[in-house]
Amino acid sequence: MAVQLQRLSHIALHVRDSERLARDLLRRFRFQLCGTRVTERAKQIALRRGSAVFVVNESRVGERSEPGGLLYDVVPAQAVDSACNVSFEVKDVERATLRLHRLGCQVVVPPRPVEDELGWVTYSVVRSVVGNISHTLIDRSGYRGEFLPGFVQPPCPGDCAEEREVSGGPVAISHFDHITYACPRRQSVQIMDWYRRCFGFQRFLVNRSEDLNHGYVIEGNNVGLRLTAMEYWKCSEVGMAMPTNGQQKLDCKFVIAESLASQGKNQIDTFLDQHHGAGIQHVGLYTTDIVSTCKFLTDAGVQFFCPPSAYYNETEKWQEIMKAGQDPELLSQYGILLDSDIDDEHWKGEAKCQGPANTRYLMQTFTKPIFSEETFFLELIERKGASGFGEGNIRALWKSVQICMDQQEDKNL
Ligand SMILES: O=C(O)C(=O)Cc1ccc(O)cc1
Repeated sequence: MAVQLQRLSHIALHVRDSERLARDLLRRFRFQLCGTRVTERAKQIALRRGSAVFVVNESRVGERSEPGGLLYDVVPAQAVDSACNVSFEVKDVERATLRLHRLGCQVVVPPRPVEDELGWVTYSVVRSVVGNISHTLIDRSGYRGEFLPGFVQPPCPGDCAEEREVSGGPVAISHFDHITYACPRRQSVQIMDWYRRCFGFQRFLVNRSEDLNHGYVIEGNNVGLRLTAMEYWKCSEVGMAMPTNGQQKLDCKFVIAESLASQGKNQIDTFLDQHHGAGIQHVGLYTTDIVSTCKFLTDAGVQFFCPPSAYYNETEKWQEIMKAGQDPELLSQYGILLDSDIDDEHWKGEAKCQGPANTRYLMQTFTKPIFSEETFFLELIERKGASGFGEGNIRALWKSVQICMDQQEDKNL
């Protein structure tokens, strides 16, 4: 039987310069410091926005997880900066780890306790089948502190002068919406199967036109992408308020992206090349107000991909944005993409189409890679009833990346 997860705890990023990245997340992305841990051999900085927590890890390559080394994580083999750990809270770490071991998972850190004056936790680390990704399992039911034992809380969390300055403003990021893996061709099925067996993840259809056997395939005009998505349903527990079917969804979805052989240079293959293998390509941060969040982050120096101007100039797209009740000028100012999820009948303007109230759509914008390689980036996403991903937005993103790569190549000539 698969392991039961309680919730997503955090995503760990392993980098060569933790202070620079933590500064970016604080000052540019408006995250708040929630704890730091510094030893002779490791630096760890935890940052939070809503329930989205990043832990920025720095340690000497090759150091294992042992006294003075990293806590709650292992050091990836490659020296390249990477988002490579997704941590889950579970109820019973020993049982969960044993179960995963029996299912054939590699356990890299067996269950171990950590405590400080605010309580205790138990954690273990297992390897995923995807590239350098590992999963930490944590039971923090015995801990009262802001983050995890070993991390020193800032003197006045969320209330220091600098903290107030950097965390204020309308940056309405509430949680991780999704985590997207980039993987080599023809591996999606095997990855999906591993997450189903180990964690009970279930297939989630990205788009109404998706084929159950082949995933959501977007092909043509320089795009060749296969997406397969999965989500986790947590079984109900006695005494917990749950929907009547007794299951509750983990907020975060997992998306597996692979490129198709027929297409040329692209975002996935560039990632695999520069990251030296499969891994987390991007994380979607959910916002309840993408325009103001994007404005704030842009003013703070975050660089976003700009869709080609033709995107907003197309009459159909313009009308689609207007029908959703959004302002095309404003969206184009910030490079925000919009995709509606409505059936054709509806879209043809038949009687059923009543404007914004009937339109399910989502808006997205993508940052440029936040490491020095063309690898990991962040996304802002605001959903208005649409739960999947839109083809139009993905095509526009790929085109923007392509334009950027071409400009870079021209500069290098
Ligand atoms: O749209 C999203 O956020 C996705 O996660 C889909 C996706 C996957 C891979 C890409 O290179 C671009 C888009």
